[in-house]
Amino acid sequence: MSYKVGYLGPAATFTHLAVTKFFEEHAEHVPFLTIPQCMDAAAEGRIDLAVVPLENALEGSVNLTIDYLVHEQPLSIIGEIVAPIQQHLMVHPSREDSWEDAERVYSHSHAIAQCHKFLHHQLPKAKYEYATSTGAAAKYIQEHPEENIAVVANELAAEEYNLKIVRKNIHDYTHNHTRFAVLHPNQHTYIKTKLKKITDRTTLMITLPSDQSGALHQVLSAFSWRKLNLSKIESRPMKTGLGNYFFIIDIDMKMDEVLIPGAMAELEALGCSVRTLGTYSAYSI
Ligand SMILES: O=C(O)C(=O)Cc1ccccc1
Repeated sequence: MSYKVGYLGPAATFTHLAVTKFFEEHAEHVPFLTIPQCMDAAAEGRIDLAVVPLENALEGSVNLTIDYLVHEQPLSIIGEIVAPIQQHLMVHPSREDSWEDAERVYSHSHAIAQCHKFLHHQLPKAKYEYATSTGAAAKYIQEHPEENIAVVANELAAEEYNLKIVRKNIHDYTHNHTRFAVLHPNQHTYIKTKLKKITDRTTLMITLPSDQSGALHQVLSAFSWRKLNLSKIESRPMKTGLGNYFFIIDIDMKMDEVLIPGAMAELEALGCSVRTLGTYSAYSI
């Protein structure tokens, strides 16, 4: 079967690269300009699956993805793709010899954040401007050669949009990986790939009862005494007022019939609300 897979586009974003490697020829690729547009299309059945960035090793969560999943479009995470990220600095070919005079650096906020040290030292006067994706930034300078802009993006974007790479591997730290989420309206959806599986995961959203001392400690102990290994815990604002947060927790195993449901029941008995955002396998490129 061939899936219709939506992704954060346009062509040659890191998300597009992840989709190409994960699905090979078994998918029709459909680019979307923004993460919410891509997720809406999956929720409305216009595409079969949505692939969007979830978390970067250097910059942390892609808040737009987590917040849209939690507050707007309750899709399930049914798979994860982990990809190494290499950032390059590129310009329109007409500016190859004068790239150090660039007035602006244009890219996805995470891409700029991953290259802060480089940009601070090599382009100290340039202003940062944020695009919806690295690919969108690359496409923009192809279409606007008159603007004195440098872009941070990947090798494929330089090829796709005919740009000149002037500095390679400008990310500040070498272990630069990104997790991409494969999303579908229904949790029980099977996807196939030839990529290597690295782990299983279950992602939960937990809201603590307000003003209860020691609540987070009790939540963590529900996982700890069951020996459920957590690989991530992060708080995000509830958007209901200052000081109201929920937690995103990743457990290093798939939903079972005993341990995770037992932990969830214990949390609910403590007054927490618990939602499963997904139970899935993670694959590496
Ligand atoms: O903008 C892109 O190309 C994306 O796919 C999002 C992203 C941005 C920076 C690092 C990894 C993924």
